[in-house]
Amino acid sequence: MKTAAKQSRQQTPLTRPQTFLALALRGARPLGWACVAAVGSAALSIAPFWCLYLIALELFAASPDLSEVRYLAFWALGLLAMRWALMAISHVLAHTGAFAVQHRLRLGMAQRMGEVALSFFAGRGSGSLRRTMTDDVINLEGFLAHLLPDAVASATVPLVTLVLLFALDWRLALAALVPLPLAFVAQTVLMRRAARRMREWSELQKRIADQIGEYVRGITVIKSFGSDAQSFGELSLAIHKAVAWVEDYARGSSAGWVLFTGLLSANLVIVAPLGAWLHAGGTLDLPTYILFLLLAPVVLLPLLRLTFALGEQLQRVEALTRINAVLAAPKLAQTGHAAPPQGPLAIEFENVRHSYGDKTSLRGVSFKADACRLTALVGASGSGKSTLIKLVPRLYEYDAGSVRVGGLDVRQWPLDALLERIGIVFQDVFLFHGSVADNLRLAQPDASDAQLEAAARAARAHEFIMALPQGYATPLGERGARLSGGERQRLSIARALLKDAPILLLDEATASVDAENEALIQQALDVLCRDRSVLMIAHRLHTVMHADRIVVMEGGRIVGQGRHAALLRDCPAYQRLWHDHEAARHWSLDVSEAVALTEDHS
Ligand SMILES: Nc1ncnc2c1ncn2[C@@H]1O[C@H](COP(=O)(O)OP(=O)(O)OP(=O)(O)O)[C@@H](O)[C@H]1O
Repeated sequence: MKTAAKQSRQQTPLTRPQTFLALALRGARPLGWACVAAVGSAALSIAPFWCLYLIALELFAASPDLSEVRYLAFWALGLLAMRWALMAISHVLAHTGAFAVQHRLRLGMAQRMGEVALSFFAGRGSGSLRRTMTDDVINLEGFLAHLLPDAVASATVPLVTLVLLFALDWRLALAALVPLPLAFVAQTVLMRRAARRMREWSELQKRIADQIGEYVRGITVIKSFGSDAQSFGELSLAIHKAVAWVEDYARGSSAGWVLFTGLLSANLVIVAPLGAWLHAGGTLDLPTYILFLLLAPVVLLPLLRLTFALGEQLQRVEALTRINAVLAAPKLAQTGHAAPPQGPLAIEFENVRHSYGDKTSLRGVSFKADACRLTALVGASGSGKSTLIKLVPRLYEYDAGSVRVGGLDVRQWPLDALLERIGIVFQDVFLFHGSVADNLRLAQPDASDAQLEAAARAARAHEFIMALPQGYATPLGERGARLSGGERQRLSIARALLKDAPILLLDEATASVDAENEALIQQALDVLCRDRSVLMIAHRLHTVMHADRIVVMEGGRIVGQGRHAALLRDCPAYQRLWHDHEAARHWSLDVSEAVALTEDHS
């Protein structure tokens, strides 16, 4: 029972914004032990000095006992070996704890991304999210696995050493601390300055990463337009700015750093003469004086490492801020508890309004897509068709009005139940890394091979799948790169057929495929649309001439609805669309005319 609770705690992803402390506590056990081991190892770093002190005491005694000296020397070696062992243990534990925390952070972010509305992604590039989930999380590894144990040890060692020194001679111990207040002031000034400038640094790093990403992603387009020099120029400019920043930062902070590091090791200037004077006065023995000479310069030096650690930490604040922004992204409200309606499902829009930030994309949209009928959405590019269709599965949330499926507002539907009843075929077909069969089974994980084949046959996809090297077992490259646009479309139709949902949202994608593929896709869609409530974005009007209802959109509004013939008679916007469509269909390039035009222009 206890083990199960422990396991579930370990596997629970982090789904709330975190502080560095909270993260450290998350991996409390291994990280805690890593810190203990690091402190032990750091404390043992002074042990050889202590042994040397005891050896000196022995050697300066009236009758030195050499066996005691040997014994102490062995102890010194043993403690040194123990120090290394503790260092290794700390290293392993810190990494174990850090990776566990990182793993759960990534799980948490992935979980949250599945719970937010699509509008969350609209405002940020996939590159920036990928960077947050990879680079920013990796950045935290430095904090958890290295910085944390190191910082704890660096703060502990001066304390332990000082206790030791005060126990031996409080006057010299106090002298060793004299530069500390000044060093502290210098450090505070340095850290403040660094904190301010780290934001600039982080912004520069982001710009470089963006430029590199864009350069690599768009290299084909960049090259085909011969603009590689210009694009590379922008990347190179960003890098030069970062170099200039480093130079400027180094110049501006060098004096402060020299002062700070100098002060931390300057106590010998006070300890050495004072110790000599006390020794000459007979109030300080020689071995204690030697121990102070050995330890005084190093007692404050761990503070330097602590400062480095804090400086590095500043760079991670930005990473944690970005991670927290994902973890804090508002979840799509799962308000629905109503019982899902049974029977055929109509889709109704009533006075719907939607905006992307300040920009209104839909206003006062009202119409009904009847159950088991084909409703087509037509309109010029940017008129709001895609936005409208995405409101049904709640990929976007609307600002006002109501979207109802089967008479129930989509926000009242339990989300899982709603999504179960909707099949989606969009233009941009995403195929996951995996085999053809894996990609089809996304729709129905327990589908048999025979079911896969039946769906693929109906979607006119079986033949091209069988022509692939391993048929249904053929792996598909990143984003299904090995398939043509038309083949990907048919695969996504087969996926929707397998899902067999009563509602179908379709973004007709025949615009960019050849005639043969278009015919095949059309046949596949005819099978898919049968007996379903279909809401379809139509780019080619002739494919929806026979739709039960055509809804005409313009500038985010509905400007007409009805059947083809009636719209062609009464709706000016539809008449324009039809006219343009017909002109485009019968358009052909008259070469002689084009040449004449070019000559005219030149
Ligand atoms: N993620 C987004 N962020 C901001 N504005 C957007 C976003 N997506 C679309 N828009 C804007 O909303 C309006 C409607 O776009 P939408 O994609 O819904 O039109 P559409 O009719 O589907 O166009 P197309 O036929 O070209 O796909 C457009 O003005 C578009 O610029």
